[in-house]
Amino acid sequence: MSEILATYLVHDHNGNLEKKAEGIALGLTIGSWTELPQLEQEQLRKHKGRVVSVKELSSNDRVNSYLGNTVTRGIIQIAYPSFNYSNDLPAILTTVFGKLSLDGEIKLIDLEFSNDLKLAYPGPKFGIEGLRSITDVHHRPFVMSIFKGVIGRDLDYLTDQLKEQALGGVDFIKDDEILFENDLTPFEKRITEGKRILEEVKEETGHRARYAVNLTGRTLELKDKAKRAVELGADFLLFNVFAYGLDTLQSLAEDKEVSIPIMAHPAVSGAVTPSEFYGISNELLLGKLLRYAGADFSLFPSPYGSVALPKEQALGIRDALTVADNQFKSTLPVPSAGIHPGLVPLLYQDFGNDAVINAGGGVHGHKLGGAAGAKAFRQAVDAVKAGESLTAYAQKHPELEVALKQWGSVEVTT
Ligand SMILES: CSCCC(=O)C(=O)COP(=O)(O)O
Ligand SMILES: [Mg+2]
Repeated sequence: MSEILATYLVHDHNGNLEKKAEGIALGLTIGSWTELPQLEQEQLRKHKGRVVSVKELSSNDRVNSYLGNTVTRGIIQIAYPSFNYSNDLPAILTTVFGKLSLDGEIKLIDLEFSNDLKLAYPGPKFGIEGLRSITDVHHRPFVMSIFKGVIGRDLDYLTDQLKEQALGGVDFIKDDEILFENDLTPFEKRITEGKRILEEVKEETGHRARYAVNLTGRTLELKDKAKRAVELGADFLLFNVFAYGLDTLQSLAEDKEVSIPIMAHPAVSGAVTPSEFYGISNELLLGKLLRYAGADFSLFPSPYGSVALPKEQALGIRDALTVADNQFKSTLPVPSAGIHPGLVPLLYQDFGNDAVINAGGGVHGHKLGGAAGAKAFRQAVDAVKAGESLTAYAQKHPELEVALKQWGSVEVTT
């Protein structure tokens, strides 16, 4: 049967998880089913949510909620038949966690789609393999840098910064998510001038970095703007998906004319994910659902930098983006925020080759400038790939040496 299986973490104040689960299964589907006459009950039966499992977490897991009361903690799984909703993320999220998200201490942990339902979702157009073939970068993690301090600056400033980053050898350069349409660095000019600079750097060095331009503006204008970006030769799009909604990403990803990779930024997702008691898990939102909706890249806080996620959540996002799937390509994990070259061995240990080492301040804050900052990252990646310690490698690589002096490095323990 076509259905979505929803998994919830519940903190229940009445101590009866079975009753709670039945209440949800009924309340989110046919509502007052038990009160209806027999005939209607039969007709509605196929629409009713099905309690699949209820597991009380052990007594050691009995915790105090933020309200200070003792609660019963448990995992509840409910299957929702596809008769009840159209097969799109707005309908599914509203079914499984619409009103429920407002109703007590309950967190949506996971959604499992039956195979026929998955077919409606595009997944990444390019995925990790596609990005490797675009870039011809194969047996190492990618390196990305982020424009910084460009708000209030003109196009010359932006293109100078772009050039520095590309000269340093990063694979990707992305707009900061807070750069919107503006007179000094308009979207279309960023694309055309950016392309010109990156081609110049390619002439000079042989290396062609790819630039992700921030696709912003009103929702109904996004598709035309994305298509215009493609016409102008944009490499990739950056998209603040959670300011718009997953379905907006999906409609961009499934449009054949939006024929370039899409990088999903996690801005605003922190309003939904961090609580133990409420919201949606990071693994589901920044992992599985971004992948289904068609993100080629997913940015999320790494376990180590300035805005950090608990390690098991960051690794859970990685797994959701990359686990083998018979329908979807893999989305490239981009653990980010506060990253400097000294963290590369840790990131490599956790994320391996199929990830992006991504930094803004860690590139532009380098004492010798942005190009040196970018080089230091590439050197740190080369060091881990060669199995050398950063300190040893830095003796022959001055940019890395300066970066390690500036920000330090973290020992990897196995
Ligand atoms: C929270 S993941 C997004 C990372 C990001 O957009 C960013 O600007 C990080 O910049 P940083 O200077 O911390 O590398
Ligand atoms: Mg940013």
